[in-house]
Amino acid sequence: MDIIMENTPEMECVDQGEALHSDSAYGSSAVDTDTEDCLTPLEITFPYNEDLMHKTIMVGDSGVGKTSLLVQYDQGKFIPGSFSATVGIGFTNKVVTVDNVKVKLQIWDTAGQERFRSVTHAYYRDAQALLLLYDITSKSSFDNIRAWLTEIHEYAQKDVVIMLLGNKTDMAGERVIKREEGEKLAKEYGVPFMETSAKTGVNVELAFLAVAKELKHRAAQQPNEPKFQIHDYIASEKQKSGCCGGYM
Ligand SMILES: Nc1nc2c(ncn2[C@@H]2O[C@H](COP(=O)(O)OP(=O)(O)OP(=O)(O)O)[C@@H](O)[C@H]2O)c(=O)[nH]1
Repeated sequence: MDIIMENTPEMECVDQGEALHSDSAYGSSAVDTDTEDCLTPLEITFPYNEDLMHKTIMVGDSGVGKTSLLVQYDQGKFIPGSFSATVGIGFTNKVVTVDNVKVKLQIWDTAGQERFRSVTHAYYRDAQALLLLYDITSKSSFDNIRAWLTEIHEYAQKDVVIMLLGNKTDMAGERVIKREEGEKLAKEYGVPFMETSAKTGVNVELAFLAVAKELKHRAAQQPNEPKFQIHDYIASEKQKSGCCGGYM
């Protein structure tokens, strides 16, 4: 396994035991030593595994535009016409390039109607990202965002990536939720926010790109590989550099 180790000037030559323990990504694999030593490379990131598939779910009230947003993102088109509510659940695979790395998203479109809610909950559990939508022309869809977030916190993983989207910005004349209200709510819950239009495509790619970036970033901090490999790598690097005799 390749590990990219970068020096940061302010972190040079600090006590290794302390430094490793201070990084929560290492947990119990942190190295203990009483030897004063000088392991310089302390900021460790992991190569992103392009085989990872990130389950991403679209949620929000019925009619906010989940299906339309996904169709716009996947096919670059908007199908106007009478609204037919999603009744099942289906997914679309997309590959997003982030800093020359391919991030795979498996995007699930869920039914917003209350009667399908228990089915949707089952999908939260292994989701890594959730796009939570409201419609800027519908006050009730905005008011329900708190209830959606409560459900998400109840059923989804703690570290799930959440993005709040206010959709249908092309319907400016019918807007009832100001952008600032969306921003304020997102800030309150500590989630990123964007306004989109599934009709014109405004910010649609950008929303998925932001999610992919965050997923890649998190994967680099929390590798799936067994931690002993990191431990062994650090030990071998220290031995090679002749640093820190007596270690291990
Ligand atoms: N003008 C405009 N209409 C939109 C936009 N997004 C969706 N719509 C329309 O809103 C209606 C509902 O859109 P859907 O994409 O089916 O909504 P949904 O959230 O998937 O609804 P459920 O499947 O019931 O959960 C449809 O008539 C869409 O054409 C948008 O950005 N602008």
